[in-house]
Amino acid sequence: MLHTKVSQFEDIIDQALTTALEDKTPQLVSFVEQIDYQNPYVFFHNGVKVDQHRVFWKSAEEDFLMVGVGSANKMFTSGADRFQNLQTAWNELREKAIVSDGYKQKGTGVVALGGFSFNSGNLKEAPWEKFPDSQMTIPCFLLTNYHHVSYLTINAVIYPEDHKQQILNQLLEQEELLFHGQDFTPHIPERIRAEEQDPEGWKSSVKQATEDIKAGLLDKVVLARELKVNFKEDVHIAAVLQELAAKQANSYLFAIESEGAYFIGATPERLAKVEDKTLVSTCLAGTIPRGRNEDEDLRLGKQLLHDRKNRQEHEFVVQMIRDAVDACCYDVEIPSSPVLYPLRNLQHLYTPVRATLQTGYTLLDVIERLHPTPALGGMPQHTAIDYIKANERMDRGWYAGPVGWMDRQNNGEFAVAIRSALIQGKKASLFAGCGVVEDSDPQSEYEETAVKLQPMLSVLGG
Ligand SMILES: C=C(O[C@H]1C=CC=C(C(=O)O)[C@@H]1O)C(=O)O
Ligand SMILES: [Mg+2]
Repeated sequence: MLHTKVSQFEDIIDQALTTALEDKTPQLVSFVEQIDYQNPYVFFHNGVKVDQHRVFWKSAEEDFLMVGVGSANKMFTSGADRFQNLQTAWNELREKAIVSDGYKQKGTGVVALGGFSFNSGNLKEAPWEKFPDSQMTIPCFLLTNYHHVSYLTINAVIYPEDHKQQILNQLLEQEELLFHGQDFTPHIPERIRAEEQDPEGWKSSVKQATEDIKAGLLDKVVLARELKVNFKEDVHIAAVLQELAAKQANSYLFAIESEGAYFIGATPERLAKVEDKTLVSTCLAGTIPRGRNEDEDLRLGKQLLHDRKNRQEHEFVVQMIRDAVDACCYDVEIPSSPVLYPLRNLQHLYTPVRATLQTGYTLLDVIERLHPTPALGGMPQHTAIDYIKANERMDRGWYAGPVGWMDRQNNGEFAVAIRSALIQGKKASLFAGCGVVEDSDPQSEYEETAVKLQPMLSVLGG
Protein backbone atom coordinates (compact mmCIF):
# COMPACT_ATOMS: atom_id res chain seq x y z
CA MET A 1 0.00 0.00 0.00
CA LEU A 2 1.31 3.46 -0.87
CA HIS A 3 2.18 5.74 2.07
CA THR A 4 -0.46 8.32 1.17
CA LYS A 5 -2.97 5.47 1.06
CA VAL A 6 -1.97 4.21 4.50
CA SER A 7 -3.05 7.50 6.07
CA GLN A 8 -6.42 7.34 4.24
CA PHE A 9 -6.82 3.79 5.46
CA GLU A 10 -5.99 4.91 9.02
CA ASP A 11 -8.73 7.53 8.74
CA ILE A 12 -11.45 5.02 7.94
CA ILE A 13 -10.27 2.69 10.70
CA ASP A 14 -10.56 5.65 13.10
CA GLN A 15 -14.07 6.33 11.87
CA ALA A 16 -14.98 2.67 12.18
CA LEU A 17 -13.61 2.46 15.73
CA THR A 18 -15.68 5.47 16.76
CA THR A 19 -18.86 3.99 15.26
CA ALA A 20 -18.13 0.54 16.68
CA LEU A 21 -17.70 2.00 20.16
CA GLU A 22 -20.85 4.14 19.89
CA ASP A 23 -23.04 1.36 18.50
CA LYS A 24 -21.30 -1.42 20.47
CA THR A 25 -21.29 -3.52 17.27
CA PRO A 26 -18.56 -4.52 14.80
CA GLN A 27 -18.14 -2.23 11.80
CA LEU A 28 -17.22 -3.24 8.24
CA VAL A 29 -14.70 -1.01 6.45
CA SER A 30 -13.74 -1.21 2.80
CA PHE A 31 -10.78 0.43 1.13
CA VAL A 32 -10.14 0.40 -2.64
CA GLU A 33 -6.94 1.32 -4.47
CA GLN A 34 -5.74 0.96 -8.03
CA ILE A 35 -2.53 -1.09 -8.17
CA ASP A 36 -0.02 -2.30 -10.77
CA TYR A 37 -1.44 -5.01 -13.02
CA GLN A 38 -1.48 -8.37 -11.19
CA ASN A 39 -1.53 -11.89 -12.56
CA PRO A 40 -4.70 -13.31 -10.92
CA TYR A 41 -3.41 -16.91 -10.79
CA VAL A 42 -0.26 -15.85 -8.95
CA PHE A 43 -2.42 -13.80 -6.58
CA PHE A 44 -4.65 -16.86 -6.00
CA HIS A 45 -1.58 -19.03 -5.47
CA ASN A 46 0.03 -16.59 -3.01
CA GLY A 47 -3.30 -16.17 -1.22
CA VAL A 48 -2.96 -19.47 0.58
CA LYS A 49 -0.08 -17.99 2.60
CA VAL A 50 -2.62 -15.57 4.10
CA ASP A 51 -5.73 -17.72 4.28
CA GLN A 52 -6.87 -21.06 2.89
CA HIS A 53 -10.23 -19.47 2.05
CA ARG A 54 -10.07 -18.29 -1.56
CA VAL A 55 -12.71 -17.52 -4.15
CA PHE A 56 -12.37 -16.88 -7.89
CA TRP A 57 -14.65 -15.54 -10.63
CA LYS A 58 -14.00 -14.79 -14.30
CA SER A 59 -16.62 -13.46 -16.68
CA ALA A 60 -17.45 -15.35 -19.89
CA GLU A 61 -17.96 -12.25 -22.00
CA GLU A 62 -15.61 -9.50 -20.89
CA ASP A 63 -12.23 -8.84 -19.33
CA PHE A 64 -13.49 -8.94 -15.76
CA LEU A 65 -12.14 -11.17 -13.02
CA MET A 66 -12.05 -11.29 -9.22
CA VAL A 67 -9.91 -13.21 -6.73
CA GLY A 68 -10.81 -13.10 -3.05
CA VAL A 69 -8.55 -14.14 -0.19
CA GLY A 70 -9.72 -14.61 3.40
CA SER A 71 -13.03 -13.33 4.65
CA ALA A 72 -14.00 -10.14 6.43
CA ASN A 73 -17.44 -11.69 6.68
CA LYS A 74 -19.22 -14.84 5.48
CA MET A 75 -22.98 -15.00 5.08
CA PHE A 76 -24.63 -18.41 5.40
CA THR A 77 -28.32 -18.91 4.80
CA SER A 78 -30.24 -22.14 4.49
CA GLY A 79 -33.69 -23.54 3.87
CA ALA A 80 -36.46 -22.39 1.57
CA ASP A 81 -35.95 -18.68 2.38
CA ARG A 82 -32.20 -18.70 1.79
CA PHE A 83 -32.28 -16.10 -1.03
CA GLN A 84 -34.50 -13.68 0.90
CA ASN A 85 -32.58 -14.14 4.15
CA LEU A 86 -29.35 -13.50 2.30
CA GLN A 87 -30.79 -10.27 0.87
CA THR A 88 -31.72 -9.11 4.39
CA ALA A 89 -28.26 -9.90 5.80
CA TRP A 90 -26.59 -8.31 2.78
CA ASN A 91 -28.66 -5.11 2.99
CA GLU A 92 -27.70 -4.63 6.61
CA LEU A 93 -24.02 -5.16 5.87
CA ARG A 94 -23.69 -3.02 2.76
CA GLU A 95 -25.74 -0.12 4.11
CA LYS A 96 -23.63 0.17 7.28
CA ALA A 97 -20.21 -0.25 5.63
CA ILE A 98 -17.69 2.60 5.76
CA VAL A 99 -16.13 2.79 2.31
CA SER A 100 -13.13 4.65 0.90
CA ASP A 101 -13.25 4.27 -2.87
CA GLY A 102 -12.17 6.89 -5.38
CA TYR A 103 -12.76 4.69 -8.45
CA LYS A 104 -16.25 3.20 -8.20
CA GLN A 105 -15.46 0.35 -10.57
CA LYS A 106 -17.68 -2.69 -10.65
CA GLY A 107 -16.62 -5.65 -8.56
CA THR A 108 -14.58 -3.52 -6.13
CA GLY A 109 -15.25 -2.54 -2.51
CA VAL A 110 -17.94 -4.34 -0.56
CA VAL A 111 -18.48 -7.39 -2.79
CA ALA A 112 -19.82 -10.83 -1.84
CA LEU A 113 -18.79 -13.94 -3.81
CA GLY A 114 -20.02 -17.49 -3.46
CA GLY A 115 -23.05 -19.56 -4.24
CA PHE A 116 -25.79 -21.99 -3.36
CA SER A 117 -26.36 -25.71 -3.43
CA PHE A 118 -28.80 -27.04 -6.02
CA ASN A 119 -31.39 -28.01 -3.38
CA SER A 120 -31.86 -26.21 -0.12
CA GLY A 121 -32.14 -27.77 3.28
CA ASN A 122 -31.19 -31.36 2.54
CA LEU A 123 -28.68 -33.25 4.65
CA LYS A 124 -25.33 -33.18 2.90
CA GLU A 125 -24.11 -36.54 1.67
CA ALA A 126 -20.57 -37.44 0.60
CA PRO A 127 -18.70 -35.77 -1.00
CA TRP A 128 -20.55 -32.57 -0.03
CA GLU A 129 -20.17 -32.61 3.77
CA LYS A 130 -17.93 -29.55 3.71
CA PHE A 131 -20.29 -27.35 1.71
CA PRO A 132 -23.18 -25.48 3.36
CA ASP A 133 -26.56 -24.61 1.81
CA SER A 134 -25.15 -21.29 0.72
CA GLN A 135 -22.04 -19.27 1.37
CA MET A 136 -21.27 -15.72 0.30
CA THR A 137 -17.88 -14.30 1.29
CA ILE A 138 -16.83 -10.68 1.58
CA PRO A 139 -13.13 -11.27 1.04
CA CYS A 140 -10.55 -9.63 3.23
CA PHE A 141 -8.39 -9.03 0.13
CA LEU A 142 -10.07 -8.75 -3.24
CA LEU A 143 -8.19 -8.38 -6.51
CA THR A 144 -10.37 -7.08 -9.34
CA ASN A 145 -9.02 -7.01 -12.89
CA TYR A 146 -11.25 -5.00 -15.17
CA HIS A 147 -10.28 -3.86 -18.68
CA HIS A 148 -6.68 -4.73 -17.88
CA VAL A 149 -6.49 -2.52 -14.78
CA SER A 150 -6.05 -4.03 -11.31
CA TYR A 151 -7.76 -2.84 -8.13
CA LEU A 152 -7.15 -4.09 -4.64
CA THR A 153 -9.92 -3.91 -2.05
CA ILE A 154 -9.20 -4.46 1.62
CA ASN A 155 -12.28 -5.30 3.68
CA ALA A 156 -12.05 -5.60 7.46
CA VAL A 157 -14.41 -5.88 10.36
CA ILE A 158 -13.46 -3.54 13.19
CA TYR A 159 -14.53 -4.45 16.74
CA PRO A 160 -15.01 -1.89 19.51
CA GLU A 161 -12.03 -3.31 21.43
CA ASP A 162 -9.65 -3.26 18.42
CA HIS A 163 -6.44 -1.20 18.24
CA LYS A 164 -5.77 0.71 15.07
CA GLN A 165 -2.04 0.02 14.88
CA GLN A 166 -2.52 -3.69 15.41
CA ILE A 167 -5.08 -3.95 12.61
CA LEU A 168 -2.92 -1.92 10.30
CA ASN A 169 0.21 -3.95 10.97
CA GLN A 170 -1.60 -7.24 10.42
CA LEU A 171 -3.18 -6.14 7.13
CA LEU A 172 0.07 -4.70 5.82
CA GLU A 173 1.92 -7.90 6.70
CA GLN A 174 -0.67 -10.00 4.88
CA GLU A 175 -0.60 -7.67 1.90
CA GLU A 176 3.16 -8.15 1.74
CA LEU A 177 2.68 -11.95 1.59
CA LEU A 178 0.13 -11.63 -1.21
CA PHE A 179 2.41 -9.64 -3.47
CA HIS A 180 5.62 -11.40 -2.58
CA GLY A 181 6.84 -14.08 -5.00
CA GLN A 182 5.75 -13.45 -8.53
CA ASP A 183 5.35 -16.87 -10.09
CA PHE A 184 4.53 -20.54 -9.63
CA THR A 185 5.24 -23.59 -11.73
CA PRO A 186 2.03 -24.68 -13.43
CA HIS A 187 1.49 -28.26 -12.49
CA ILE A 188 -1.34 -30.48 -13.73
CA PRO A 189 -1.90 -33.42 -11.39
CA GLU A 190 -1.24 -36.96 -12.54
CA ARG A 191 -4.46 -38.97 -12.66
CA ILE A 192 -4.27 -42.51 -11.34
CA ARG A 193 -7.93 -43.51 -11.58
CA ALA A 194 -11.21 -42.33 -13.10
CA GLU A 195 -14.28 -44.23 -12.07
CA GLU A 196 -17.74 -43.86 -13.58
CA GLN A 197 -20.63 -44.46 -11.21
CA ASP A 198 -22.78 -47.27 -12.66
CA PRO A 199 -23.11 -46.05 -16.28
CA GLU A 200 -25.64 -48.77 -17.18
CA GLY A 201 -27.80 -47.85 -14.19
CA TRP A 202 -27.65 -44.21 -15.26
CA LYS A 203 -28.73 -45.07 -18.81
CA SER A 204 -31.70 -47.03 -17.49
CA SER A 205 -32.75 -44.05 -15.39
CA VAL A 206 -32.69 -41.94 -18.59
CA LYS A 207 -34.83 -44.60 -20.31
CA GLN A 208 -37.24 -44.61 -17.37
CA ALA A 209 -37.42 -40.78 -17.50
CA THR A 210 -38.43 -40.86 -21.18
CA GLU A 211 -41.21 -43.32 -20.26
CA ASP A 212 -42.36 -41.17 -17.35
CA ILE A 213 -42.42 -38.17 -19.70
CA LYS A 214 -44.47 -40.10 -22.27
CA ALA A 215 -46.82 -41.13 -19.46
CA GLY A 216 -47.37 -37.43 -18.68
CA LEU A 217 -45.62 -37.27 -15.29
CA LEU A 218 -43.53 -34.31 -16.44
CA ASP A 219 -42.28 -32.66 -19.65
CA LYS A 220 -38.52 -32.57 -19.17
CA VAL A 221 -35.95 -33.52 -16.55
CA VAL A 222 -32.19 -33.01 -16.36
CA LEU A 223 -30.30 -36.06 -15.09
CA ALA A 224 -26.68 -35.80 -14.02
CA ARG A 225 -23.92 -38.24 -13.24
CA GLU A 226 -20.63 -38.24 -11.37
CA LEU A 227 -17.11 -39.28 -12.30
CA LYS A 228 -14.75 -39.96 -9.40
CA VAL A 229 -11.08 -39.26 -10.02
CA ASN A 230 -7.93 -39.87 -7.97
CA PHE A 231 -4.54 -38.23 -8.39
CA LYS A 232 -1.01 -39.01 -7.40
CA GLU A 233 -0.66 -35.71 -5.53
CA ASP A 234 -2.79 -32.84 -4.24
CA VAL A 235 -4.40 -30.80 -6.98
CA HIS A 236 -2.87 -27.33 -7.41
CA ILE A 237 -5.98 -25.16 -7.73
CA ALA A 238 -4.27 -22.05 -9.16
CA ALA A 239 -2.71 -24.14 -11.94
CA VAL A 240 -6.06 -25.74 -12.76
CA LEU A 241 -7.70 -22.31 -13.00
CA GLN A 242 -4.93 -21.01 -15.23
CA GLU A 243 -5.32 -24.01 -17.55
CA LEU A 244 -9.08 -23.64 -17.67
CA ALA A 245 -8.73 -19.97 -18.58
CA ALA A 246 -6.38 -20.87 -21.43
CA LYS A 247 -8.66 -23.62 -22.77
CA GLN A 248 -12.27 -22.62 -22.12
CA ALA A 249 -13.22 -19.41 -23.92
CA ASN A 250 -16.85 -18.25 -23.66
CA SER A 251 -17.10 -19.76 -20.17
CA TYR A 252 -17.40 -18.40 -16.66
CA LEU A 253 -14.65 -19.70 -14.42
CA PHE A 254 -15.26 -20.06 -10.73
CA ALA A 255 -13.65 -21.55 -7.63
CA ILE A 256 -15.10 -21.53 -4.15
CA GLU A 257 -13.35 -22.91 -1.07
CA SER A 258 -15.16 -24.39 1.91
CA GLU A 259 -13.35 -26.14 4.79
CA GLY A 260 -10.40 -27.01 2.57
CA ALA A 261 -12.46 -28.38 -0.35
CA TYR A 262 -12.69 -26.48 -3.65
CA PHE A 263 -15.66 -26.38 -5.97
CA ILE A 264 -14.40 -25.29 -9.35
CA GLY A 265 -15.70 -25.16 -12.90
CA ALA A 266 -15.91 -23.61 -16.36
CA THR A 267 -19.57 -23.06 -17.18
CA PRO A 268 -21.03 -21.38 -20.26
CA GLU A 269 -24.42 -20.80 -18.65
CA ARG A 270 -25.34 -17.45 -17.12
CA LEU A 271 -28.30 -17.49 -14.77
CA ALA A 272 -28.77 -13.75 -14.34
CA LYS A 273 -26.81 -10.54 -14.48
CA VAL A 274 -27.98 -7.15 -13.20
CA GLU A 275 -26.25 -3.90 -14.07
CA ASP A 276 -28.15 -0.80 -12.99
CA LYS A 277 -31.68 -1.83 -13.86
CA THR A 278 -30.82 -4.03 -16.83
CA LEU A 279 -31.33 -7.75 -16.39
CA VAL A 280 -29.64 -10.21 -18.72
CA SER A 281 -30.33 -13.94 -18.62
CA THR A 282 -29.45 -16.86 -20.86
CA CYS A 283 -31.31 -19.84 -22.24
CA LEU A 284 -28.68 -22.45 -23.02
CA ALA A 285 -29.82 -26.01 -23.68
CA GLY A 286 -29.51 -28.41 -26.59
CA THR A 287 -26.09 -29.83 -27.42
CA ILE A 288 -23.99 -31.30 -30.23
CA PRO A 289 -20.19 -31.80 -30.49
CA ARG A 290 -17.91 -29.42 -32.47
CA GLY A 291 -16.73 -30.75 -35.83
CA ARG A 292 -13.16 -31.86 -36.52
CA ASN A 293 -13.00 -29.37 -39.40
CA GLU A 294 -14.95 -26.31 -40.50
CA ASP A 295 -17.30 -28.23 -42.83
CA GLU A 296 -18.20 -30.81 -40.24
CA ASP A 297 -18.61 -28.07 -37.63
CA LEU A 298 -21.07 -26.16 -39.84
CA ARG A 299 -22.95 -29.33 -40.67
CA LEU A 300 -23.28 -30.28 -37.00
CA GLY A 301 -24.34 -26.74 -36.08
CA LYS A 302 -27.09 -26.82 -38.72
CA GLN A 303 -28.18 -30.24 -37.57
CA LEU A 304 -28.49 -28.96 -33.99
CA LEU A 305 -30.49 -25.89 -35.06
CA HIS A 306 -33.03 -28.15 -36.80
CA ASP A 307 -33.11 -31.09 -34.45
CA ARG A 308 -36.59 -31.61 -32.96
CA LYS A 309 -35.42 -33.18 -29.69
CA ASN A 310 -32.81 -30.47 -28.99
CA ARG A 311 -35.21 -27.67 -29.97
CA GLN A 312 -37.74 -29.07 -27.51
CA GLU A 313 -35.10 -29.22 -24.74
CA HIS A 314 -34.32 -25.59 -25.50
CA GLU A 315 -37.88 -24.35 -25.83
CA PHE A 316 -38.83 -25.43 -22.29
CA VAL A 317 -36.01 -23.25 -20.97
CA VAL A 318 -37.10 -20.22 -23.01
CA GLN A 319 -40.72 -20.63 -21.89
CA MET A 320 -39.89 -20.82 -18.23
CA ILE A 321 -37.37 -17.97 -18.21
CA ARG A 322 -39.82 -15.79 -20.16
CA ASP A 323 -42.55 -16.36 -17.55
CA ALA A 324 -40.21 -15.74 -14.62
CA VAL A 325 -38.75 -12.56 -16.14
CA ASP A 326 -42.16 -11.22 -17.24
CA ALA A 327 -43.26 -11.33 -13.60
CA CYS A 328 -40.59 -8.91 -12.36
CA CYS A 329 -39.44 -6.94 -15.44
CA TYR A 330 -40.68 -4.82 -18.33
CA ASP A 331 -39.31 -4.30 -21.87
CA VAL A 332 -38.53 -8.01 -22.09
CA GLU A 333 -36.60 -8.88 -25.27
CA ILE A 334 -36.28 -12.53 -26.33
CA PRO A 335 -35.52 -13.52 -29.95
CA SER A 336 -37.97 -16.02 -31.41
CA SER A 337 -35.38 -18.63 -32.37
CA PRO A 338 -32.03 -19.76 -30.95
CA VAL A 339 -28.54 -19.33 -32.41
CA LEU A 340 -25.41 -21.44 -31.83
CA TYR A 341 -23.12 -20.94 -28.84
CA PRO A 342 -19.74 -22.53 -29.62
CA LEU A 343 -17.45 -23.94 -26.95
CA ARG A 344 -14.15 -25.75 -27.36
CA ASN A 345 -15.58 -29.24 -27.74
CA LEU A 346 -19.31 -28.76 -28.08
CA GLN A 347 -21.95 -26.29 -29.24
CA HIS A 348 -25.27 -25.32 -27.66
CA LEU A 349 -28.53 -23.71 -28.66
CA TYR A 350 -28.57 -20.19 -27.22
CA THR A 351 -31.30 -17.59 -26.73
CA PRO A 352 -30.35 -14.37 -24.94
CA VAL A 353 -32.85 -12.60 -22.64
CA ARG A 354 -32.73 -8.89 -21.84
CA ALA A 355 -35.18 -6.87 -19.74
CA THR A 356 -35.52 -3.97 -17.32
CA LEU A 357 -36.08 -4.81 -13.67
CA GLN A 358 -39.19 -3.38 -12.05
CA THR A 359 -38.46 -1.14 -9.07
CA GLY A 360 -38.16 -3.09 -5.85
CA TYR A 361 -36.72 -6.28 -7.39
CA THR A 362 -33.11 -7.33 -6.94
CA LEU A 363 -30.71 -9.79 -8.55
CA LEU A 364 -31.42 -12.27 -5.74
CA ASP A 365 -35.19 -12.02 -6.38
CA VAL A 366 -34.58 -12.97 -9.99
CA ILE A 367 -32.31 -15.85 -9.01
CA GLU A 368 -34.88 -17.16 -6.57
CA ARG A 369 -37.48 -17.18 -9.37
CA LEU A 370 -35.21 -18.72 -12.01
CA HIS A 371 -33.37 -21.40 -10.08
CA PRO A 372 -33.43 -24.08 -11.30
CA THR A 373 -34.33 -23.32 -14.91
CA PRO A 374 -35.31 -26.32 -17.08
CA ALA A 375 -31.68 -26.37 -18.35
CA LEU A 376 -30.70 -27.82 -14.94
CA GLY A 377 -33.95 -28.98 -13.35
CA GLY A 378 -36.82 -29.62 -15.72
CA MET A 379 -40.42 -28.79 -16.42
CA PRO A 380 -42.63 -28.27 -14.47
CA GLN A 381 -40.01 -26.93 -12.07
CA HIS A 382 -41.13 -28.48 -8.77
CA THR A 383 -42.13 -31.83 -10.25
CA ALA A 384 -38.68 -32.02 -11.86
CA ILE A 385 -36.88 -31.14 -8.61
CA ASP A 386 -38.73 -33.94 -6.80
CA TYR A 387 -38.11 -36.33 -9.68
CA ILE A 388 -34.36 -35.60 -9.54
CA LYS A 389 -34.27 -36.13 -5.75
CA ALA A 390 -36.02 -39.48 -6.12
CA ASN A 391 -34.21 -40.82 -9.19
CA GLU A 392 -30.75 -39.35 -9.67
CA ARG A 393 -28.87 -41.55 -7.16
CA MET A 394 -26.42 -38.86 -6.10
CA ASP A 395 -26.39 -35.67 -4.04
CA ARG A 396 -25.94 -32.78 -6.46
CA GLY A 397 -24.48 -30.60 -3.72
CA TRP A 398 -23.48 -27.36 -5.43
CA TYR A 399 -23.50 -28.88 -8.93
CA ALA A 400 -25.95 -26.85 -11.10
CA GLY A 401 -26.53 -24.35 -8.28
CA PRO A 402 -26.10 -20.57 -8.71
CA VAL A 403 -22.53 -19.24 -8.23
CA GLY A 404 -21.45 -15.64 -8.61
CA TRP A 405 -21.13 -12.27 -6.97
CA MET A 406 -22.94 -9.07 -6.02
CA ASP A 407 -21.76 -5.62 -5.04
CA ARG A 408 -22.94 -2.81 -2.79
CA GLN A 409 -25.23 -1.38 -5.50
CA ASN A 410 -26.88 -4.82 -5.80
CA ASN A 411 -25.32 -5.29 -9.22
CA GLY A 412 -23.77 -8.63 -9.96
CA GLU A 413 -23.94 -11.85 -11.89
CA PHE A 414 -24.63 -15.52 -11.21
CA ALA A 415 -23.90 -18.49 -13.45
CA VAL A 416 -25.02 -22.08 -12.98
CA ALA A 417 -22.28 -24.35 -11.69
CA ILE A 418 -22.25 -27.05 -14.39
CA ARG A 419 -19.06 -28.50 -16.04
CA SER A 420 -17.73 -28.50 -12.50
CA ALA A 421 -15.72 -30.54 -10.02
CA LEU A 422 -15.41 -30.80 -6.27
CA ILE A 423 -11.74 -31.17 -5.42
CA GLN A 424 -10.42 -32.35 -2.06
CA GLY A 425 -6.67 -32.95 -1.93
CA LYS A 426 -5.94 -35.99 -4.11
CA LYS A 427 -9.58 -36.66 -5.01
CA ALA A 428 -12.17 -35.07 -7.25
CA SER A 429 -15.77 -35.64 -8.24
CA LEU A 430 -16.75 -34.33 -11.67
CA PHE A 431 -20.36 -33.72 -12.66
CA ALA A 432 -22.31 -33.39 -15.89
CA GLY A 433 -25.95 -33.72 -16.82
CA CYS A 434 -28.26 -33.55 -19.81
CA GLY A 435 -31.81 -32.57 -20.57
CA VAL A 436 -34.09 -35.57 -21.02
CA VAL A 437 -37.23 -35.15 -23.14
CA GLU A 438 -39.55 -37.78 -24.62
CA ASP A 439 -37.31 -38.46 -27.65
CA SER A 440 -34.08 -38.80 -25.67
CA ASP A 441 -31.92 -41.82 -26.43
CA PRO A 442 -30.03 -43.11 -23.34
CA GLN A 443 -26.80 -43.88 -25.23
CA SER A 444 -26.69 -40.43 -26.93
CA GLU A 445 -27.39 -38.70 -23.61
CA TYR A 446 -24.62 -40.72 -22.03
CA GLU A 447 -22.21 -39.61 -24.76
CA GLU A 448 -23.37 -36.00 -24.39
CA THR A 449 -22.51 -36.04 -20.68
CA ALA A 450 -19.13 -37.63 -21.50
CA VAL A 451 -18.31 -34.64 -23.75
CA LYS A 452 -19.48 -32.26 -21.02
CA LEU A 453 -17.07 -33.88 -18.54
CA GLN A 454 -14.13 -33.21 -20.88
CA PRO A 455 -13.28 -29.59 -20.00
CA MET A 456 -12.69 -30.41 -16.32
CA LEU A 457 -11.11 -33.79 -17.05
CA SER A 458 -8.65 -32.20 -19.46
CA VAL A 459 -7.23 -29.94 -16.73
CA LEU A 460 -7.36 -32.69 -14.11
CA GLY A 461 -4.80 -35.08 -15.47
CA GLY A 462 -5.08 -34.29 -19.19
C1 LIG B 1 -26.79 -29.84 -17.24
C2 LIG B 1 -25.77 -29.54 -18.03
O1 LIG B 1 -25.93 -28.84 -19.20
C3 LIG B 1 -27.11 -28.12 -19.48
C4 LIG B 1 -26.70 -26.89 -20.17
C5 LIG B 1 -26.60 -26.81 -21.54
C6 LIG B 1 -27.06 -27.89 -22.32
C7 LIG B 1 -27.72 -28.95 -21.77
C8 LIG B 1 -28.21 -30.06 -22.62
O2 LIG B 1 -28.19 -29.96 -23.86
O3 LIG B 1 -28.62 -31.11 -22.10
C9 LIG B 1 -28.05 -28.99 -20.32
O4 LIG B 1 -29.36 -28.55 -20.16
C10 LIG B 1 -24.38 -29.93 -17.70
O5 LIG B 1 -23.47 -29.60 -18.44
O6 LIG B 1 -24.18 -30.58 -16.65
MG1 LIG C 1 -28.99 -32.06 -24.13
